[in-house]
Formats: sequence, structure tokens, C-alpha cells
Amino acid sequence: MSTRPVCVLVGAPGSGKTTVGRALAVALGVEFRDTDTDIEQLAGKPIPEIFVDEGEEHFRTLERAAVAAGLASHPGVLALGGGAVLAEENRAALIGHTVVHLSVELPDAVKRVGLGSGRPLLALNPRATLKHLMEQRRPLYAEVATATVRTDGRDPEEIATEVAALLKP
Ligand SMILES: Nc1ncnc2c1ncn2[C@@H]1O[C@H](COP(=O)(O)OP(=O)(O)O)[C@@H](O)[C@H]1O
Ligand SMILES: O=C(O)C1=C[C@@H](OP(=O)(O)O)[C@@H](O)[C@H](O)C1
Ligand SMILES: [Mg+2]
Repeated sequence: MSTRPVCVLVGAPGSGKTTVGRALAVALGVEFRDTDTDIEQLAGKPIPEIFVDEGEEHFRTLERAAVAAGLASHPGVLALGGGAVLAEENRAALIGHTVVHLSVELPDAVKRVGLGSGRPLLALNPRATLKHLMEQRRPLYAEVATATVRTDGRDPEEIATEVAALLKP
């Protein structure tokens, strides 16, 4: 059995990687894994606490390790954190994988993340921060993606069904 993920999900915070990823894994009958959860388990604390106690750089170090481990050993659906594409090392590691970019425009992303909800980068001024993050990262998501699925105004089940159809040989 292959140890490569059947699908890796990338996209901005609020694009639905975690939510759609879970539904996609159920639809495909495979396990779901999220690098954010792996990082929290390894650190023994929630992501906002990692940012407060050790800082973003430390979080990114843990994230690079979680991405490498997931890509090497998880045979199901793997959701990455929204900022994982910032690291050149992660973008290089994604080459050759099936990577679906869940795209989202600012209005839907803002509605979905609300006041940050556990995302320390968005704790202050979520709308302006998301706008900046999305502009900075859009080319990086496009660079790593083998397919893009739009999520605006659509429910997670419908999106998962479209992603599952894309994965059929
Ligand atoms: N397509 C969607 N339509 C409406 N709400 C969504 C959709 N996808 C996700 N959500 C909601 O938006 C929030 C963020 O979703 P999440 O899956 O955590 O995104 P990500 O992992 O990409 O940051 C959650 O509250 C989730 O229920
Ligand atoms: O955009 C980012 O830099 C981050 C996104 C989060 O994941 P989601 O994209 O799943 O919200 C999480 O990894 C962390 O808060 C940093
Ligand atoms: Mg997530």
C-alpha cells in the first residue's frame, strides 16, 4: 500500500481544508490527518499557545517537520495549515504529490474565520490580515497545486464531492 497521501489540501485560512478534508476522507474511505493537529500533539498545547510561548518561527519549524512526516507516511487525506506554503522546503516537498488548492475570496474567508477562532495570526484585525495573507500567498498556492477547486458560496459536502471526482483516475 502506498504511503503517499491520496490528496493534500492547501489554501488560505477559512478555505475549508480541515472541514472539507474530513468529508473527503469519509467519502474516500481513508484516514484524515491535519498538520495543525500533529503540531499540537507534538507540542502538547494548542497553536495559539505555541505562538505566545515560543513564537511563530518555532511553529514554522514544527510545521516543516509535520509536513515532511505527513507527506512521507500518511496514505489518506492530508490538510496543511494555510501558511505551510511559505516555506520553500515545503513547496519543494509537495512536488509530485496530488495537491488541491481550495480557493476562497476574502468575503467568504472573513465570514468563516470570524475573529480568528484559534488562528493567532488573525487575532487582531482579521479582515485586513487575511487580505494581506491571501495576496502574499495566492501565487504560492498556485505554484504547488495540481488542481484548484473554488469554495465560495458552496457547502463542504459539495466541495468534497468535486475533489473526490478529480481524484478518480
Ligand atoms: N464551504 C464552506 N461553507 C461554509 N462554511 C465553511 C466552509 N468550509 C469551512 N467552513 C467553516 O469555516 C470555518 C473554517 O473552516 P476550516 O475547515 O477550519 O478551514 P481551514 O482549515 O482552511 O482554515 C469552520 O467554522 C468551518 O465550519
Ligand atoms: O495561515 C497561517 O499561517 C496559519 C493557518 C492555520 O491553519 P488553517 O489554515 O487551517 O487555519 C494554522 O496553521 C496557524 O494558525 C497558522
Ligand atoms: Mg485547518
